[in-house]
Order: sequence, then C-alpha cells, then structure tokens
Amino acid sequence: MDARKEILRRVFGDSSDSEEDLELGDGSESDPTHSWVPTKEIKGLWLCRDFLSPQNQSSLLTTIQNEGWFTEDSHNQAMRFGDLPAWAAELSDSIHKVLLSSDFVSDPMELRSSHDGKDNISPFPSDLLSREPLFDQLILNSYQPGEGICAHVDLMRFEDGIAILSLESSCVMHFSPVEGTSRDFLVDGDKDPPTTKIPVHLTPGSLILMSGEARYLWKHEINRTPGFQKWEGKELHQKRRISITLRKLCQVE
Ligand SMILES: O=C(O)CCC(=O)C(=O)O
Ligand SMILES: [Fe+2]
Repeated sequence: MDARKEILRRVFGDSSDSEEDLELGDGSESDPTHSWVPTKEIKGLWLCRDFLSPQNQSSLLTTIQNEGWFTEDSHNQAMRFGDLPAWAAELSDSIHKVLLSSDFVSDPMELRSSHDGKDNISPFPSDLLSREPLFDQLILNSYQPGEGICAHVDLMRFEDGIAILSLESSCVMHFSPVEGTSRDFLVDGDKDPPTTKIPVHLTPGSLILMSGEARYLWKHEINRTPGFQKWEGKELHQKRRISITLRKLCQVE
C-alpha cells in the first residue's frame, strides 16, 4: 500500500483503500447523508452537523496526534501553506465532493454560470467551487477548557470561502456584525450594537462554511469563559477542542 493510501486508511478507516470507498461519498450522486443548514440571520454561513462520523473523527484525531503537533498542552496551533498534508488535502477534496454531490449543485453544468441566482441556495458560491485547489492553507487550533478566540474577521490575505471543522468538544461560536457595514441594519434603534450576536452550536464532526457576507461582514468568536458557552439554556461541558480551518491564500500578482 503506498503512503497516501495508508494515510487515507488511517484517517477514513480500513474500508477506505481507494477514494471510491470513502464514506464521505465519491461525488457522483446526490449524497443524502450530509444535510446543510443555512443560518437564517447570516447570509453565506452554512452548517453541516454530521460532516464526519464519530469513527472518522477519531481516525482524524489519531492522524493529527501522529503529526506530533499537540503533544503538550502548551502547543496550541499548527499551520501549513501550499502543499497540505495528505490527510488535509483529502479533507479538502471531501468537502469539495460533498458540496458537488449535494442537491444544491447536483448538475455540474450549473457551476459554469456563476451569476445564475443559485448562489443563494448553495453552501458555497459556484465560483469558489470551481477554483483549484479549493483550499491551500491549513490551521489547526487546540483549545483547552476556558480558551477561545477573540472576535475577528479572517485576514484579507485569504480569499473568500472558509471551512471550519470541529473536533472533540462542542462549543458556541458567536457572530456579530462588523461595525460600519450594511449589517448595521440588523441593529434597531433600541438595541446597542454589541448585543447583536448570533450563536451557532458547533458539535464534534460538524463543518461550517463561511462565504460572502458571513466571511467579510461578520466577526466570529468563541468565548469559553465560564458562563458564555450556553446552548438551549444549559452551560456546555468543556473539554479540549480542536478545530481545522481550511482557507485559500490570495494570489500575489
Ligand atoms: O477554532 C475555530 O473554530 C475558529 C478558528 C478561527 O476562526 C481562525 O483561526 O481564524
Ligand atoms: Fe477565524
């Protein structure tokens, strides 16, 4: 078995000697196992709760562990640019395939016309889906209980279209409009702007996709200070959380 297949086997399980066998689907037909939910308040933010099965999550975690990146609690971030490790390239391919095989873009012909009005109902606009590669930058973050990330918009050196996979611990990510943008219409005269935060529950194995307004006009943050991680009225139990963010670097002219 060659090295790439061996890595795929480790990440996606024993039955995955060939790409056709990946549980994530081969992109050739509509895939009913992945359901994509748009966030009603935020255009361009989509959530797929069941992107990786529990088995695939633990295989992926083992692979990450084998990279030796988070062997100590003080190690909390790893980045790769350009050539991604084989398992990350495979994850990127899987996202691509799942998106192509979803009902939103079941006909690849639709991908060629980017301004056909269908972009609103697809988790990723067609112009992003046709770029090669879909992602070429990887960042892994490891958060101990209580640790999170401050409100930010991802740097402009990255193109539109960002994917974040969550592993190990559930969390609530909050989105707030960037001040001074057209998003301000969300804030009526009675409310203070900072209170407009949209919570999104990220469970292990879930994937979010951000594009357009969600990527440029909304900040995202994770505040894991006790008291801030509430979902449906209950404080979430915190463990270590690992996230995998995939992005595409802007081309330098
Ligand atoms: O850990 C996460 O889910 C978010 C990471 C993030 O927003 C970033 O690295 O820019
Ligand atoms: Fe971010």
